[in-house]
Amino acid sequence: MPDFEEIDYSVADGVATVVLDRPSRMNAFTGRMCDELVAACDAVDADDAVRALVVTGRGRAFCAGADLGGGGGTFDDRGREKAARYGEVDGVGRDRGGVVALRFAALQVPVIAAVNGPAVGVGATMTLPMDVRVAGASARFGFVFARRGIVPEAASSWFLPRVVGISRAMEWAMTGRVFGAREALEGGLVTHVVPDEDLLDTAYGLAREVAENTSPVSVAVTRHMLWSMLSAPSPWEAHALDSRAVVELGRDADAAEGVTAFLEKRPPAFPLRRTRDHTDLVPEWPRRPEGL
Ligand SMILES: CCCCCCCCCCCCC[C@H](O)CC(=O)SCCNC(=O)CCNC(=O)[C@H](O)C(C)(C)COP(=O)(O)OP(=O)(O)OC[C@H]1O[C@@H](n2cnc3c(N)ncnc32)[C@H](O)[C@@H]1OP(=O)(O)O
Repeated sequence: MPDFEEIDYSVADGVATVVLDRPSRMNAFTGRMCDELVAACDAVDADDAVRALVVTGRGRAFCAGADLGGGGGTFDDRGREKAARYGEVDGVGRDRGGVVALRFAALQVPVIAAVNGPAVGVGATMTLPMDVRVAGASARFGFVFARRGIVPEAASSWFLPRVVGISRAMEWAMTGRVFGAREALEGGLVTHVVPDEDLLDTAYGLAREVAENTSPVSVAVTRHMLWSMLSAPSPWEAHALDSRAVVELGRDADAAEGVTAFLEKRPPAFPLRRTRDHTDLVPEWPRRPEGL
């Protein structure tokens, strides 16, 4: 396991945990944090025993977004450009927030965000590709980009309208205001708001519910199908697309185990990880570009 400095990574009972770990800076996002989050996702995908991932923040914040102070100073343009830029992929200079967000989108296991305080800027956008977002009562969110003279990053202009709808997305992005957990729940950004002290138990409860009861193949393909079907032009087209996965997985070993376990009134014993690469089942969900 790499030596992480700005995050903490652990695994217990089949659930991995990433803690954003710069509490003195409200876990503000840096180039190093970007690289460490990508490495942690690589570790999750390489570990057959991991069936779900929980992401949370240390201290009173989830993540205050890009570290604007650079250790208390101010950014000059060169510093800002250099720190925000990941490098070129497919001939396009990429922002570091998007590299992290898309790495979460490509993860082979479900990801649950346990938002324990302010999640602002990339702190908010990195949660959008995650599969479930749970908020503590003190959670706050802010797509503050317009207030910093920039625009939504981390592919959030694709994710946010798909998560909450164009109206709410437009209001939150255009005002750039920081809003509370209740508004996030009303807008569909989070599915649960719980007392702060119950946040991690709720997140781990969801993680274990998936990890202990579902087929890893089914869960991974489900994510790709749900995202891909948002752009299907009609239910008839969607049916043509999803039938491929339904038929293919219906004759897979996991389906046999899932049905047999039910009939035998016992928990299913799915293999620890996918028995084969499933990405061909949903070609509408393209493979992750090399380098991202
Ligand atoms: C604009 C591009 C910059 C690129 C920098 C490169 C960094 C690495 C690569 C990043 C690549 C991706 C770029 C990213 O996608 C872009 C963004 O995320 S832009 C958004 C940046 N974040 C913000 O604008 C949030 C600013 N903070 C707030 O809105 C509030 O602080 C809060 C988070 C809602 C919390 O509010 P409060 O609880 O009231 O706390 P305070 O406001 O009093 O703050 C306490 C203390 O912390 C300092 N602080 C807060 N946020 C940051 C931050 N993001 N960076 C640095 N320091 C921060 C704040 O100044 C206070 O310090 P003190 O005055 O006590 O010394």
